[in-house]
Amino acid sequence: MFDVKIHATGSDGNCVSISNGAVTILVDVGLPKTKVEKILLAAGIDPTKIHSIWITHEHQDHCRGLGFADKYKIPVYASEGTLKALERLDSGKVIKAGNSICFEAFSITNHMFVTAFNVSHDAMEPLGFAIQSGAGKVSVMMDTGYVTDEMLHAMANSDIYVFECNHDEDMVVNGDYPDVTKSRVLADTGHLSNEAAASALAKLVHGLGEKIYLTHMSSNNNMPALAQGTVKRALKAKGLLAGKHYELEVL
Ligand SMILES: Nc1ccn([C@@H]2O[C@H](COP(=O)(O)O)[C@@H](O)[C@H]2O)c(=O)n1
Repeated sequence: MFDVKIHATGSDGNCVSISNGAVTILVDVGLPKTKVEKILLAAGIDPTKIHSIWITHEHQDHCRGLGFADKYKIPVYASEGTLKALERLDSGKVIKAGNSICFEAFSITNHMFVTAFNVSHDAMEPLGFAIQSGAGKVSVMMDTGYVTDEMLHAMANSDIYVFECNHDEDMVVNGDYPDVTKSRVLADTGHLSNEAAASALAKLVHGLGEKIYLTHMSSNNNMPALAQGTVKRALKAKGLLAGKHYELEVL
């Protein structure tokens, strides 16, 4: 089984580690580099052992700590658009949506495949990632305005979902954000609502003990109980109960 740790999530910074026991990767380093270092060490992760860092897109809350990659000479993978926006096309490694990169393939237990898929966010070329190995499958989808069939296909049959569940639409509409920010959050290239996350998860989760992490939650336009209730209701409509058919954690 994969070991997934959500070290930080939300618009202040995102960082997820994924390990199959032999290989550890990070998805996003959206905290200052010293903080990335500190939280990883506190979690028992040796920075010198990190195989690679996968960046979903160029917004600061996802890549602020890229100096951490430079310090430890860790390869950085992202889309061409993201690497261009980060001015790292020369040093980064390009992954295209639909493509898989396989590494440590010398033994069946150590291999890991990372497959990228397009998401819909107001960045140059944002990606989500599906990570597979003998340890199972983990999907990471953050910062997307909606979920397409292609995204569902890429994430299908995961054991672990790291899923954006950003806001309650009514809270955004009736909240304090300036109109331009409200429109941005609610746009197709914005962030995922509780309802949209719940509806996508209802299509993905089969009740086989999947683990769901609800992430990138707004502290202004959401409440953990609201997000959790929305997802639980959608899955209950399929006959699936938290704690029995799947595990749910709100971060
Ligand atoms: N005053 C603000 C607050 C937030 N944003 C952006 O909106 C998105 C959602 O943020 P949450 O903290 O509510 O999850 C995110 O992209 C923020 O950067 C903003 O532009 N201005």
